[in-house]
Amino acid sequence: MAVRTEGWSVRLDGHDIVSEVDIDVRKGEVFGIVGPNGSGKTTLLRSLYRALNASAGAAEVAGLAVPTTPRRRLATVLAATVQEPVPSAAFTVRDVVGQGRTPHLGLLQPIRDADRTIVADALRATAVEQHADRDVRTLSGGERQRVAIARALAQRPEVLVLDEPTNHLDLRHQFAVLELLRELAAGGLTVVVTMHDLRMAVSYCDRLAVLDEGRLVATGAPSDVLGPDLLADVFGVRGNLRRNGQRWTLDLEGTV
Ligand SMILES: Nc1ncnc2c1ncn2[C@@H]1O[C@H](COP(=O)(O)OP(=O)(O)OP(=O)(O)O)[C@@H](O)[C@H]1O
Repeated sequence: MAVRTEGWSVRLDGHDIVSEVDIDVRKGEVFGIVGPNGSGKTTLLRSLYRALNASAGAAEVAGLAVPTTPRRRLATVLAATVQEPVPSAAFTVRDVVGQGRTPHLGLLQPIRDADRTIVADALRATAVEQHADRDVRTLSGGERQRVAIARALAQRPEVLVLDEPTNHLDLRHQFAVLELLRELAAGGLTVVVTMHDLRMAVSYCDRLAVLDEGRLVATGAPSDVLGPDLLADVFGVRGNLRRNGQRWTLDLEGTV
């Protein structure tokens, strides 16, 4: 398993935000975390790379025990993109992507030729190499999202974690980011991603975990998980899955 949690719980300011979550993420899959606003998706993700500490349970990422592994060491196997991915200061795209090498360098060790090659590969894989010398603040939202993914790829992680990577993107760029995630997974990277659009989740995720009020209420293939009852009970919407050849499509009709 690339990621495993058992009884994983996060308590913030006296409130149980994530409660006893058990998930298993397989190597090379796109694993979606879905749930209504405030259900604990971001908190769960952040706890996997120790931006937040868990209050109970066990978790492993690429064989490393999350609670006892230093953050810098965790960053050599897991890379995350966050909702505000890009700094507000003047950095070139190449500099920002180069920051992904930090966990692999010694303290004050300058970037090496091998690191430059990895950065160039990451810029190419995310189709931002033509922007490499631009000030990152001048990029569009879709371009910034790709830069954030490039920075994470430059970490050469085994697991890539993304919090709502399609936020603020137009439809074409949403598809482009999700297609990129599928390509990366096909290359062996494990992808854990939160998303709100359940139709996209059905199309692009191998498996899903559904959170509601911090608890895991279902996990499995999207077509097994997103039945009409769960859609109504957890998300408050009416919807049906429809088989479309080999693929599934989710039709949503409105609120319950
Ligand atoms: N530091 C904190 N102290 C107390 N409660 C918090 C803290 N941080 C987050 N919460 C609460 O935890 C709950 C889960 O938040 P989280 O951001 O993990 O949810 P989410 O599922 O990612 O939501 P969204 O879909 O809106 O992004 C929310 O009710 C939030 O208000």
